[in-house]
Amino acid sequence: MGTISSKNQDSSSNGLRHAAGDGVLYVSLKMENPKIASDLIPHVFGSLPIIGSWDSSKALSMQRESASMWELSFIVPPNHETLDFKFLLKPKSSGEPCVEEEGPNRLLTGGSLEGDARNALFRTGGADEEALEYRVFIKADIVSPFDLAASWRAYQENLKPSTVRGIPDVSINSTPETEFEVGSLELDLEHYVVPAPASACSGAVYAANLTETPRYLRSGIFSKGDASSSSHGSSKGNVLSAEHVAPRKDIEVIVPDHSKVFSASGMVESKSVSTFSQLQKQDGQRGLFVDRGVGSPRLVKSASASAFPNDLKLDTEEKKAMPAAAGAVQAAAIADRMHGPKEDRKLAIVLVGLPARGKTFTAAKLTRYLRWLGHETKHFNVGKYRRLKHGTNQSADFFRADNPEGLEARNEVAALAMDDMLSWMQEGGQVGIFDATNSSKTRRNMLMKMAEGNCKIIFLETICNDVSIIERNIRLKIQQSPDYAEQPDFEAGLEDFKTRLANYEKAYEPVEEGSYIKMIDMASGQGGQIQVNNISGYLPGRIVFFLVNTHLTPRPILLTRHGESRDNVRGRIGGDAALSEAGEVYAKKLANFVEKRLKFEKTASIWTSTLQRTILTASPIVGFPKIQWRALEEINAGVCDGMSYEEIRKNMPEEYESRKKDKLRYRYPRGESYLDVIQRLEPVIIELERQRAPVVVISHQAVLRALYAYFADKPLIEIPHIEVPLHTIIEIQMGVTGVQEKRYKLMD
Ligand SMILES: O=P(O)(O)OC[C@H]1O[C@@](CO)(OP(=O)(O)O)[C@@H](O)[C@@H]1O
Repeated sequence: MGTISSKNQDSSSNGLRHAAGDGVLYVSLKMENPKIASDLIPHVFGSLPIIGSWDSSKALSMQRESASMWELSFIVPPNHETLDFKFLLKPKSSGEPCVEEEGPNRLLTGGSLEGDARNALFRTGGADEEALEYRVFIKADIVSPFDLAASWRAYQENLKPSTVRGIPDVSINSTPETEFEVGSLELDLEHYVVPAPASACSGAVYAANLTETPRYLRSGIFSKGDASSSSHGSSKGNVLSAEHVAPRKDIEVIVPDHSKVFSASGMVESKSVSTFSQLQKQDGQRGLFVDRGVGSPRLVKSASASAFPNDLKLDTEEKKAMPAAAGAVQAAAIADRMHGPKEDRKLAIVLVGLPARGKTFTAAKLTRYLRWLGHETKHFNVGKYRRLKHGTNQSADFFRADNPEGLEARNEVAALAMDDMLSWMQEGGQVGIFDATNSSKTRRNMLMKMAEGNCKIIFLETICNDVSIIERNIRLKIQQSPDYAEQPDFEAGLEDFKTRLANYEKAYEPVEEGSYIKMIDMASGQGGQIQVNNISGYLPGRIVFFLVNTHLTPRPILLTRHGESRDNVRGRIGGDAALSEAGEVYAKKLANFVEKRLKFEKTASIWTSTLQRTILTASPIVGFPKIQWRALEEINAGVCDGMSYEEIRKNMPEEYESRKKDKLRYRYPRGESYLDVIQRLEPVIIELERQRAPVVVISHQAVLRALYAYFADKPLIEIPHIEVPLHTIIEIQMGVTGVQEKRYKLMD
């Protein structure tokens, strides 16, 4: 806080009489406006030389005490002469424009304001423009000179560097000594935007499009390298969409005879559909589709392949790519494996809910979280299967419960997706997120029968009673869903979707069976409730904990490394170095950036590690609470701490080579691996998901790679190689449409 103390001036000269022996007055002036965020900073000017002797260019700046409160405190003797002053608004780093408050001077006598503490009104535009209004508070306490001296000493001691790191443990709103001229930024932050990498967060893409592609559509499905759904779950590389797949010459097409297949393979006919799906493997053969539906997918058996796709062994590269989770997650998985029934090791989270209840966004978030923890997880969206099989022009009638063709076609693609998921589980997949309305008991029974002996099912029902949220989701659906991509008339699309929704509502049967989690009005993150039934085990418990803490309310998360450190300059890793000169300039620019970027935010918080390079980087930021996380500490290099990579290569070649070969799993002797860092960051991720206000995370290279990978849904194997340059802010926009990113490079 800014403090003025009346210097030992001759009282006759400045009108302040020193009351011999009396206490002194600790006066605090405050101005507040929770809404206004302008570049104009509140100042005080008035009769005393220390507040400019009515020269506005020498006015004293108030300090931001919080996002909406400005404060100036000073000490005067209780019987001081009346202090004439007024409030003033002017920019931090220039004299113009300078706006004086309306009304007469304010008079402060003996620590109290004469008359009422009227609000401060400023007319920054024309006479007809609405005035800016700040509430004014005045507080004056008599403190004895001894108390004051003692409190001043205590204040100084409190902020003396902590014995461990030489940095204040608590640094809330500490005012930086130096001016910001080196940190001044362009007014328009867009000036600093740099292109995000091609593989950046893809929030702008319709979430369902990023889910699994039906197996029958993958070209070259039997070719050796075909484990094309790369281990982190999204199918990449040689997967083609339906219209591109040319029938392969060397592939024999089998559409088995219904009667024979039924009796031979012990298949179960689901009541309401004519499609059969895979069950136990019979002598090396997998259960096949018998399909009398519309345009059934042709299951193919390659003349050259030794086995069916579901027998494909993930090749060593793929298996290697997805490491087993580490730490607590690994321990629990091993425990479950040792004791749990076989099908419990595979988990299907089956979404249930009416359209426009956030199922797909919830499924995508959960998929990201589980993958990031090292669980082989995939998101299957039945809507995508339907579109690829039947096109995107189904009208609302297709979704009527009393439309047999539509019902059959919808159950057929649901069974197809479920079958793909179970096949994938047989190849090593662990958690399948099955995303569809699954709105009838019949449909859910079909899925449970298919899962029997293969995996455990937990239903995840999303219920929303907030009409405004539903309306928002419906509009997003019409804007983004391929179902309405060819519909030029938004209102017509809206009408059709609402009819589709009504068709589902007529036949909707809430979940009452099996293991289930109900999320009721959780989207906003405020209120709402979760109901669980028959949930047990480590992983289901983690899933419930994650769902309790997440919401879909948009807010930015700003990720940045600390300013360049002296060890960065010297090429030394780890350590606890202070900032280089360039790093100090970045710290000031960052403070300026945060002030501009978050000026319309009522609250936000600044998270750092406990290493001084992050705390010093955060130091110039004022107005937001700062929190030090040990979990945000840089990867522990153990015995290599403080060394350069060259020194490690020379003195510990075997360590250097091991790390180069497998940087994800490699653990420094008496140090950490990237998997260890991921494990200790899980509470940080949960808290970031829980936050509704913006967060600025100032941390380190390895840590930010891991955090960024979570939001960008990057495969674990890529994490140690993600570019996280210095002096760059990665803004993650978390919201209903998923995760989008924007990058600002404040300096080279
Ligand atoms: O995993 P690698 O690529 O070594 O990156 C981690 C290293 O990055 C560094 C910088 O070299 O982090 P930091 O951001 O804290 O400066 C080292 O302290 C840390 O050991």
